Amino acid sequence: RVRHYRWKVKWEYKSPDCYKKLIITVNGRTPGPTIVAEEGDTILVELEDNLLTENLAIHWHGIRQIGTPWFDGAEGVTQCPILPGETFKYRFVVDRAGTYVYHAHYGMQRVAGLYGLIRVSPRHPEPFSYDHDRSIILNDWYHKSTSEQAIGLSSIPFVWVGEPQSLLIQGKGMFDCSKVTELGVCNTSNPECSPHVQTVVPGQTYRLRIASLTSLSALSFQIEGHDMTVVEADGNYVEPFVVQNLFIYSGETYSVLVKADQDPSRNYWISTNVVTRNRTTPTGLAIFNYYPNHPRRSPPTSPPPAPAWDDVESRLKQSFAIKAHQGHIIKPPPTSDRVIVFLNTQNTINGYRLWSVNNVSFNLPLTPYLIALKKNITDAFDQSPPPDGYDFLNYDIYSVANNSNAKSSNGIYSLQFNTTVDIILQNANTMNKNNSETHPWHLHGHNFWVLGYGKGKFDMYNDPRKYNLVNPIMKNTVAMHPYGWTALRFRADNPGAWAFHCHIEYHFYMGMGVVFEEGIERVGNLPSSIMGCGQTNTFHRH
Ligand SMILES: O=C1O[C@H]([C@@H](O)CO)C(O)=C1O
Repeated sequence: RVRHYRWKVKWEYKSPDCYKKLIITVNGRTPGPTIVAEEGDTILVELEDNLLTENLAIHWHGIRQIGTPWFDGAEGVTQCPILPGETFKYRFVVDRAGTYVYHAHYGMQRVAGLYGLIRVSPRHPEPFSYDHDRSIILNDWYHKSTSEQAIGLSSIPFVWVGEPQSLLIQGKGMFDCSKVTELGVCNTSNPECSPHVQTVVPGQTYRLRIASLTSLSALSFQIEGHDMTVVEADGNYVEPFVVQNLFIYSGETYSVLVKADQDPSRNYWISTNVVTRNRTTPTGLAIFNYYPNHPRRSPPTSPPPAPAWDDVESRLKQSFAIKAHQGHIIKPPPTSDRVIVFLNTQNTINGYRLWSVNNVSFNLPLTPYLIALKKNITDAFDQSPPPDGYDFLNYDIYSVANNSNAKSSNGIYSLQFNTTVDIILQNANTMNKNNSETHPWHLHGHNFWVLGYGKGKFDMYNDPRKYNLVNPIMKNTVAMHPYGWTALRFRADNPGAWAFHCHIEYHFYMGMGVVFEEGIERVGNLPSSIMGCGQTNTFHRH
């Protein structure tokens, strides 16, 4: 069955947290429309770029694009950008049930509000039951314009974006307008920023799909007084476990089961807070409304306290708790053909503040990789691949390194088709003393097994012996914790060119990513609609 959507993307003045600014909407909304489909359906999105002066591309995050690598939506990797005024048709199959998202993948446009949910229902029974299916997207929100942020990040001296002004739950937040002096810009009684309400019927069980598309922040998520049973992560069934507080990183999705089993005479807070960074952003709030209480009635209590921002242990504990559901284990191959270690560092290169992987800061070429590879345009990008590791004997991950040999490059990793690849994400100190950040890494075109997490420097000899090869969860986005490592395994079995990057929008923009290519000779004929930029213009619309 084909699900056909027609979307108009444009800039509009909106006040998601009561503060009026220009944001990007899909058919007038942010979050955009939810794509609702069944496993095996074809999604057709006719996307009109109405941004007037800006290019566009949309990534279907978590959808593997098997057989359609050109519709992954990663501008510069799999397609040329869509030009203002143009209509582009994305057409792909949603082959697996689960909770996914979509968002802009051109420049830093995601920050401006272009994102939404994809809900794919299964053809087979699921390993849990519930009465209602609901979803919530979490986001952090800035008042500065996206272009001002982008220009600041790529300026000398570097201008950091700072912490977000508010947190949005399903596109709604509440900024304290007394901090704004300009008239008519901030208005707390604007219905556009009335808090999100999740109405529940006492006694019923809700499947709540929670997605985070934050630009920067890692979040905690709570429903006051209610336990949440985690049952799905990034479209994969989880061996159920209970949390009061769910940690969620940008690019991740979870389903939790919540039973409306508390005192039904009142409402409760839904709350979200920044973790992993010393927060200045106020708690994001929504209302968990027990029918028939008035949906706008404030809960009689204060929102539950937030976890300490620097409590790494609790977050690690959740990471370790996520295992594949016992009835749905896909066993990883017991060994791998190649191990690539990615040392993540912040660097200064030619005066610019950037992020690097193995001392290489990534930048996008003018000619998208997929087209360059398929058409054999060999001067489209740096043909020397970045390194498979770093100097792990001598590198001190706990100190500020000068990384004087860091460089910028658009070289990529070639993976042999149908091989098994291990990726070790190795964290380190940033350019600030005693500081290591949390980075959620997202892989396009694949799910990977999460084999393990550890503290300190990854030990090539001993740590692999501790890998979970029995019931590792498969995901498409995973956190690398401060001063720690995360080990992943995946099969390079999806012909195409695929981005793998930090899902913090600012960090990818600052070079924190890589690209893998595999099985290019198996990629079918590229549609001419993805061409037109760089050296591809000769192939456009032939
Ligand atoms: O990329 C980043 O830059 C800032 C800071 O390191 C600048 O000094 C920060 O917190 C980031 O995550």
